[in-house]
Amino acid sequence: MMNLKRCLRVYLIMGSNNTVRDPLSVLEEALKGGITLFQYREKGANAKVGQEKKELAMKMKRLCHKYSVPFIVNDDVLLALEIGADGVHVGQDDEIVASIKAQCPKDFIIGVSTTNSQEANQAVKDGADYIGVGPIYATDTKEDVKLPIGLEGVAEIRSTVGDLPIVAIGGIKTSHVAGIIQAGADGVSVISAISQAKSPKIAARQLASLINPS
Ligand SMILES: Cc1ncsc1CCOP(=O)(O)O
Ligand SMILES: C=C1C=NC(C(F)(F)F)=NC1=N
Ligand SMILES: [Mg+2]
Repeated sequence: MMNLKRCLRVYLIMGSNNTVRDPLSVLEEALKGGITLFQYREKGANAKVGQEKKELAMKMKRLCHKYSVPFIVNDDVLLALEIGADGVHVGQDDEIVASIKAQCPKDFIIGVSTTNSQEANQAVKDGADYIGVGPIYATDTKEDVKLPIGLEGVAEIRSTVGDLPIVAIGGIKTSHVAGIIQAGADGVSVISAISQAKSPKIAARQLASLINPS
């Protein structure tokens, strides 16, 4: 089993509607820049569905594996299983961890979105491999986003979940990284900071340079 805390350092999340460019070229640039984990999150306006979504997912997975980066699918457990993804990320109102575990290989990575200590505690009990914590700052990338929890929210959840791998998410830019790691996260997850950067490669490299491989 790879070291999940190291993988969570620079975690890009992207779907086809998070960039006006070809998502595969953005992803390849980000991989060259040093992202350590990738999540395919096809959601919101103009999101792909069915065969088109599956084909893009397979191409993204192949690209991630070319750079030895694990490939995670958001929400869609069936798609993740179908294409042999390395894991899945689910929210509070998606499929529960127990039922995912029953369907997936034993080293399958299962991530859960959390916003507070109660949800984080439940994720630990359910056997999540990591939790996303946020939104840390305001963001307009996700429609139904909750109120920002700030660095205090990260610190509080870290004190609740002990050693569980934690990645912070929500409105994160390069200048935020040091404070977020200091507050107790193992890494940062971003959508727009990389997918909408002039150079996704440079954006990824900058984020990676700020988080030392523990
Ligand atoms: C998926 C998600 N979950 C909480 S905030 C968010 C969006 C993060 O996007 P960005 O990094 O552009 O703020
Ligand atoms: C809503 C989300 C919250 N957190 C994460 C991650 F960063 F992967 F933990 N991914 C999501 N899709
Ligand atoms: Mg979800």
